[in-house]
Amino acid sequence: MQQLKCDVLVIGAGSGGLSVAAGASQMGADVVLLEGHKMGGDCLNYGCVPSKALIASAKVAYTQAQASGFGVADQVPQVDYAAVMAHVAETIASIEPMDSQERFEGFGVRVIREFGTFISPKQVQAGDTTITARRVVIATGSAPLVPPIPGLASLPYLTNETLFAQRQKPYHLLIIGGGPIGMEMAQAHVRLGCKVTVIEGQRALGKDDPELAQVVLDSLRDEGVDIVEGAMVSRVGGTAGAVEVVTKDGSVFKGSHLLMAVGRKPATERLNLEVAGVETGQSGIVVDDQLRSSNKKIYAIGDVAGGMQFTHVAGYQAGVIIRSALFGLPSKAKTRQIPWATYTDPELAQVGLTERQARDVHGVKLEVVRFDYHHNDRALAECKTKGFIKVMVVKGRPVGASIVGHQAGELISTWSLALANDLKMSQIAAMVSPYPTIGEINKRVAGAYFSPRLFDSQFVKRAVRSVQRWIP
Ligand SMILES: Cc1cc2nc3c(=O)[nH]c(=O)nc-3n(C[C@H](O)[C@H](O)[C@H](O)COP(=O)(O)OP(=O)(O)OC[C@H]3O[C@@H](n4cnc5c(N)ncnc54)[C@H](O)[C@@H]3O)c2cc1C
Ligand SMILES: NC(=O)c1ccc[n+]([C@@H]2O[C@H](COP(=O)([O-])OP(=O)(O)OC[C@H]3O[C@@H](n4cnc5c(N)ncnc54)[C@H](O)[C@@H]3O)[C@@H](O)[C@H]2O)c1
Repeated sequence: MQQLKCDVLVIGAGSGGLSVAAGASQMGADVVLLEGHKMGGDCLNYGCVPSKALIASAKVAYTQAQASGFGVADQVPQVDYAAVMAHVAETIASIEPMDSQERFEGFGVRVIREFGTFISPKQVQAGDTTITARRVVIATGSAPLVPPIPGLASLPYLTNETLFAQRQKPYHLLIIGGGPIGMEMAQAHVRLGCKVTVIEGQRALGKDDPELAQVVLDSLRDEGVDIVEGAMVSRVGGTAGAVEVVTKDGSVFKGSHLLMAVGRKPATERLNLEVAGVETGQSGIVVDDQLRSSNKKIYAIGDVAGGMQFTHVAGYQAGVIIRSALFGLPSKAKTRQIPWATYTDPELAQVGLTERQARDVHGVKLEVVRFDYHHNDRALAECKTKGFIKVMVVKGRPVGASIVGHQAGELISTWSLALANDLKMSQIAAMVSPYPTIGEINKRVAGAYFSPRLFDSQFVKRAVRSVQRWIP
């Protein structure tokens, strides 16, 4: 039995844990990092990276099939699903060294490839090693939620943990859940030549502004994805290759494969949190605004802490706790500047308040300014005119931005910068974007805020006329 002592013990080597370990060790802390499964966690192995690589292949297939608008003959894409998944695996392999045990050992981190379990409020057991730490960071992520739907236990089904290991193209993929996983995978698969049906219990992309979600859903439906909303699944049946999903109203959907995409559950079961005095709630470990659990020496970040479940959130939270765990300085996590993006085509991105939330909070003080993609010259040249941006403005400052359209995920960063620094619309309008770029949309929407003030103002017109009378 080995005994170790350290300043910071990090449990979980995914997006959050790796960021803490890299930052803390390079700033001089003695760090031990535990990982029971794959270095890189969900994002690298079963989440962001494979899903975006799959989406990229699907985009190539779609471009071939839709080329004639550009004067190039359409082609029926010849999709080799196994080769597509090989591209997915190669993408993971090319990023893997950044998250590897060797790289982190190079930073001076002691990496132990075991699952950790608390044996006291300060001690964690990992294999035959006991670690005593000044501060512990729990970054154990989440796992696919698989609800106890009757019939599911005896039917083979896919989750994000098994989908990217598939080598045979599903003939007809049934997806339960119309959240970001469901919609991204639905569009990717329809573009790769599968039949796809999404069965959603409530509203698809229900966490997003419905006006934006509608643009995405219309696009997916146009491409052939069958999206059934308000269809809560009550039972599944059939056999491998011939699955059946039955909804509460008795409708039956038949397909060849089933993907479960109904949300996440926090990965806490191995941790023995009661021993550590760490409280949990429905969405995961309960944390305060400094990301400390009910045991103030134990932090929780990333998916396991509930809240917004994104890689960039886990990374941001790592920075917040490094400040407090290493320097003992108060450091609070904020959420108003945190964006998210769903990588369908068109993309959907949000930061800050949605229009409805902003109206609830600010009432008549709210102004909503918009700009449509079809007024953007680059979007016209690239036939990417679907979509719009709307920015929620209160007293000259943005309080939220919503974008649906080409590269929305890229464009939203400007608005995160604005919210993080409490910028004014005039500061966004002062920016100059190169022409012709999709990014001009951000400047033009800021312009749309000022145009009525400048162009419809009798005061401005009178001032210009009188100045013109006097200047030589
Ligand atoms: C299909 C899919 C697509 C996604 N796409 C995006 C995207 O495009 N953009 C985005 O921002 N987010 C995306 N996400 C979400 C993103 O993957 C997660 O928010 C992110 O991985 C969370 O990081 P984490 O550090 O909290 O957990 P993880 O990255 O899951 O890491 C947790 C690690 O802890 C380990 N672990 C668990 N228990 C223990 C234990 N007891 N001891 C030791 N180790 C343990 C696990 O093995 C795992 O490696 C996607 C998720 C999915 C499922
Ligand atoms: N682009 C991205 O950043 C990205 C992409 C994928 C996933 N993610 C992360 O992963 C998380 C999980 O994604 P998700 O799509 O699995 O979860 P989700 O919670 O966002 O969506 C799940 C959907 O399943 C539906 N549902 C639940 N039970 C059902 C049932 N019995 N029958 C029919 N529908 C049912 C829900 O109504 C919901 O709309 C996301 O919230 C996000 O944080 C991010």
